Amino acid sequence: MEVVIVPDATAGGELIAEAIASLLSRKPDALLGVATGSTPLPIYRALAAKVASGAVDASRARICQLDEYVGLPAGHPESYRSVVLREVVEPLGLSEASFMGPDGSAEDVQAACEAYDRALAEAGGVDLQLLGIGTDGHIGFNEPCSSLASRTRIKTLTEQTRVDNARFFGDDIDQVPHHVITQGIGTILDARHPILLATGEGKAEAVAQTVEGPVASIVPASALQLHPHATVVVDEAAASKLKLADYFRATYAAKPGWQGL
Ligand SMILES: N[C@@H]1[C@@H](O)[C@H](O)[C@@H](COP(=O)(O)O)O[C@@H]1O
Repeated sequence: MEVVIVPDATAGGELIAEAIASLLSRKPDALLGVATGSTPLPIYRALAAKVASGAVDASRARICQLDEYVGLPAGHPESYRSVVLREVVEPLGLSEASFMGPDGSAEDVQAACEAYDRALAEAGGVDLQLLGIGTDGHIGFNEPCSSLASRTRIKTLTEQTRVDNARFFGDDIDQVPHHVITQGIGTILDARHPILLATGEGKAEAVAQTVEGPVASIVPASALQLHPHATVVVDEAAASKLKLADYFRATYAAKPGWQGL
């Protein structure tokens, strides 16, 4: 696992947008897995700016969702489908046809989950999967004690995650669904390059456990230690509980430029 410490969220967004740009120059129709939440927004802004300036051609990029709420009415502004269309697909100038996600309003949720895992595989697999992290260490919506081998499936949110996400629902926790569909941890680990971005003091403990703690389902993000090419990008505040911070800084400073992320 590579850990890169950046000064702030903007720098993290720029660094990861640069990695996406590099991928798209090698593979114009790359499948990009995108995450929701506040953390990845600087990535999407930086990438959209590169597209607008003509520095990046994203016209053949394909976008896929990490997770989704179950039971929100179609078109609800906080469904992750709506969020990804608004924050990623439209700013990049892509159409809905280049976008796929699990169907959170399906009557048969289990079938929708299986269909999504199949669709990801049939699309050739995810090339680069962006991830945020929950304060409880979740990735996607894989809450603590999710199986490290899990595939896309329905999960129940913890109270903590519903409290954290209530800000998107007018601070009314009763509006936050209890159930979600999420790519499983095994599904996420199938991506060729998972990149997790974490910013702010509130993520410092989860980051320390993810990077320096044991691989354990109680901290779902720690499963990234099992991936041969996982990158964790953190700002100074999110890095504040890392024991090996100086080592990570020195390693990145000495990294050959040709390696990229
Ligand atoms: N399902 C999403 C995760 O993918 C995201 O990483 C997390 C953190 O969000 P934020 O970046 O806003 O802290 O929120 C939600 O639970």
